[in-house]
Amino acid sequence: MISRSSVDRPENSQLRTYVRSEVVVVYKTKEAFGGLSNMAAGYPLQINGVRILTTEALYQACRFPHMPDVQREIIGQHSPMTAKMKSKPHRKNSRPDWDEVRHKVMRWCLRVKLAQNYEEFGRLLLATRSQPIVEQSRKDDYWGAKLVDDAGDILVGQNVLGRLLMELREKLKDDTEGVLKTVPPLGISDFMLLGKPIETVTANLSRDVQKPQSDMF
Ligand SMILES: Nc1c(N[C@@H]2O[C@H](COP(=O)(O)O)[C@@H](O)[C@H]2O)[nH]c(=O)[nH]c1=O
Repeated sequence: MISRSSVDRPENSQLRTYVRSEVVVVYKTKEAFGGLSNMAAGYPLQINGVRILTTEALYQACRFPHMPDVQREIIGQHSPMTAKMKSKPHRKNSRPDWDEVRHKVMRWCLRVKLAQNYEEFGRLLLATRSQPIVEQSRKDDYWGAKLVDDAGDILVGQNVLGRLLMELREKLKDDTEGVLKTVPPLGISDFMLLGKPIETVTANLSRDVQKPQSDMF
């Protein structure tokens, strides 16, 4: 039987409660563990030779494998927030299975972030030791957890992003051979970027990078 990770099991979709002072909180990108956020700058990626500035832009682009122009616009943004905003008007046209695959896509995006920023992102992940990691969010208790009390002590949410980060951290602790420096494409249909199937991602960022279109003019 194939064993499923805790994030994949449907019974694990319930809300979780965390005491803020007892966990690693990911909230603002400038804070100590802000680099764990998908919005953090300084962790560049490269897929099929295309440069992508943040994990957020990559994740949002993965909604639209059938709309390369929308993907180009998303990954051409300098700000991760703007990349997310550019995806918003098209959300209803996300790939039809998006809700079923989005956590797998996010797991793959985090793997890519680690493979291509192995030292820096790896160091930050390991610095969380064995503590729970929780993305604090004002609105989103699926990827993160929301403050529920006036004192700001209690966070409640599914915290799927935090749980994927913890899952990756545990894999990294065992990665003595650097296996995590290579990331195979996700086994889902139409896993495409700019009209081409996404290839295996490796740690070595080539110098000969194809820039997003908006940088060319
Ligand atoms: N951190 C953070 C957000 N959360 C991020 O948004 C992404 C999911 O987007 P979606 O599923 O399309 O709504 C995911 O990377 C999650 O971590 N959203 C924000 O508007 N501001 C923020 O500072």
